[in-house]
Amino acid sequence: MGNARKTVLRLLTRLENSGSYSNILLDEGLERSDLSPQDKKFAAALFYGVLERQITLDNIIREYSRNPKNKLGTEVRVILRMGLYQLLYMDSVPDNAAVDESVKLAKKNRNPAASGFINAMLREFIRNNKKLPKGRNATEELSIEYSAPVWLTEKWTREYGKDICLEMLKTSVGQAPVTARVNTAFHSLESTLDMLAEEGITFERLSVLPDCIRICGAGAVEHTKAYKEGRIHVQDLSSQLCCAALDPKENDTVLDLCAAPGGKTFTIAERMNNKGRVLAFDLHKNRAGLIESGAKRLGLDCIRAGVNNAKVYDEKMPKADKVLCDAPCSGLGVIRRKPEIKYKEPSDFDRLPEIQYDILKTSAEYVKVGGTLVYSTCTLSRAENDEVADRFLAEHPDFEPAPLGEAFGSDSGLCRMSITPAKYNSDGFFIAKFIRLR
Ligand SMILES: C[S@@+](CC[C@H](N)C(=O)[O-])C[C@H]1O[C@@H](n2cnc3c(N)ncnc32)[C@H](O)[C@@H]1O
Repeated sequence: MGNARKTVLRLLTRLENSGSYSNILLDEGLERSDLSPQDKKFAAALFYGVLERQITLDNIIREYSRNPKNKLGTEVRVILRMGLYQLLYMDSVPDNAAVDESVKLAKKNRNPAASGFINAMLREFIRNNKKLPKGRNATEELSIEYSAPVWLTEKWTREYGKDICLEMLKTSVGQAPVTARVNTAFHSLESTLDMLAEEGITFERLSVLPDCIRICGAGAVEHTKAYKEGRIHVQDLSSQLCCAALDPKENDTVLDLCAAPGGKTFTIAERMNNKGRVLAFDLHKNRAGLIESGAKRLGLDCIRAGVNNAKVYDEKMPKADKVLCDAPCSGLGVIRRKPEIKYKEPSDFDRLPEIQYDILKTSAEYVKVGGTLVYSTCTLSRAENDEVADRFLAEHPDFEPAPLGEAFGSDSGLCRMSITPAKYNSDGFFIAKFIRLR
């Protein structure tokens, strides 16, 4: 695994210095490497693990190095993070191997002075029974334990209360499930499930939604015949629930105004049995192209994809029975899939509620009388969710809240919902449903 660690060190150092997207960097890095499949798996686990646990790991480094963070060079800091991650979270790596391999990495990178320092720190951490540093208060303790920034821990405690915040922090780390929707527009659910089973894919059916399956183990569904034949697309349960709330029917006209890469567009069209029209737009041309290619693979020709700025009303757009406004957001509901979101500054999100409100306000103009409008985000933030929905209702007396519907079970009567990852082991999400009265 020595070369796998070397690759991870190179990629994490590059990520630290460049701020590129972690998934793109890792995919490209692994593709170019000559690592074995097993080494690639190890490298991916270490890469994402270090990224996810960076706050915890940096707190340990700060405590043990007695050295302000910025005095350590990037490479030494990354080697320490990798060593500590293996010691704390990788049961398959013996402690001695974690230390020795970290020391070797420093030596290989012509940093012999640092190798002694790394060896001493990691061994001291082991001698202290790998105890995490104590925070100065309850918020810091949570921040260190769950590798969440202090601002996020404070925000979630303030906005959702202590217990739900704890639950959200616990589910903000660890592996996110792979969930898919079966395309029932052309084939029966059973025939696709049989096809997947024959190809050795193990999955679990979810009782919440009949066409939703959770893929077990590490099987890549993208390589299956069922996928290539357009019988499934990968989509988290929360997004599927969002489409269930919109409840599109055959022959509806549906507008999906922030639609790329198109996951919800596809589910909407499938729920309509590919009958009617789904007009799906995104601000960016290349992203609108993703909707087009996905619709083609799935055989959904009731979808028309294009470029449009959802903030600006377009009088040429038809009025619709159902309008989905799946707005751009801070993504705090999906940090277990995209840990780099945690390392942004909270001020990076300040402008979002205004943008979201503008898009929602314009989306509302396309809704027919009696039609449905759904506002959704994949974040857990009152300012981007409830406050946008509240402001919309206050300024739009022609709309009223509408129940989310039967897919939500005992919550079916609610008109909005913050889905925390613990509820269904799905992404954190917000859905609010409105109906146009006049
Ligand atoms: C949350 S993502 C949408 C995910 C998508 N609905 C799906 O299920 O695959 C938000 C999208 O909004 C797009 N976007 C941002 N600002 C926009 C605007 N002013 N008009 C239209 N699309 C916009 C982004 O490019 C991004 O693709």
